[in-house]
Amino acid sequence: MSLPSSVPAAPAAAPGRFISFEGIDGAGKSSHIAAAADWLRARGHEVVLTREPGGTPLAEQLRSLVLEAPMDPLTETLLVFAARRDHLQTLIEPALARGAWVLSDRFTDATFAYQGGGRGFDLAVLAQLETWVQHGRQPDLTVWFDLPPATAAERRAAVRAPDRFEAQDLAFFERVRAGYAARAQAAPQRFACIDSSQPREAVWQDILRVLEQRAW
Ligand SMILES: Nc1ncnc2c1ncn2[C@@H]1O[C@H](COP(=O)(O)OP(=O)(O)O)[C@@H](O)[C@H]1O
Ligand SMILES: Cc1cn([C@H]2C[C@H](O)[C@@H](COP(=O)(O)OP(=O)(O)O)O2)c(=O)[nH]c1=O
Repeated sequence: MSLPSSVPAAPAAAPGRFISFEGIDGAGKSSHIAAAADWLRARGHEVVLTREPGGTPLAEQLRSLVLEAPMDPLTETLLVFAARRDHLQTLIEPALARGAWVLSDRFTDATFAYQGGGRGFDLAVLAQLETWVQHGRQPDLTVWFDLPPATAAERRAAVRAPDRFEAQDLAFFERVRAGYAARAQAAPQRFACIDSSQPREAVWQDILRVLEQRAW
């Protein structure tokens, strides 16, 4: 049955946007992501703030295992992708479909950086899992907080006890940082690199500039 011509068609939902926040542990993501969410909400967007591994009840259980239980790199990789699959299906894709903006504290670049760079896991296998799990879904924008691992380690040591990743040495985090750099080089339009060694306020101003310039 067609609608009477006097009934206007419902406006198409504005497209949702997907922004990921990346960087080595202690880079400053958590210090800024909630403020970025508030800034976008003040502009009228529905914002879903989430994280990886995690973001759904099942993925949060997998997160606890990944962060605390000893395991080999393949098991670790499969668990982060299993968590990601549930996260995408039950939270990210439905939110984007209704026009929400999804801000995720980490996404697949972290797998390439930590499991690929840090652990030395086969990048071709990671790329295959990425295709299977994501069906082409990538963040529209990735804000990469970059800083020297020694600075990040000092910041972390001042505030928290290390988990299984944070207990790694500086060489591990150098490889993770190089992993992020390789991903940024492969997708320069998606990545915005923030110099996270600056004072907090300067970092925030850089984030605002990126959001204003690139957040549509
Ligand atoms: N620009 C900055 N300068 C100095 N310290 C910072 C800066 N940004 C964050 N910190 C501090 O560094 C620590 C780690 O920051 P956090 O946001 O938890 O990092 P991440 O979420 O990336 O692991 C926190 O104690 C935080 O207060
Ligand atoms: C998403 C993801 C995270 N990780 C690691 C990186 C981090 O050390 C850890 C959790 O990230 P994060 O939430 O940044 O830790 P914290 O709450 O301590 O700030 O998981 C991977 O190794 N692979 C992945 O794919």
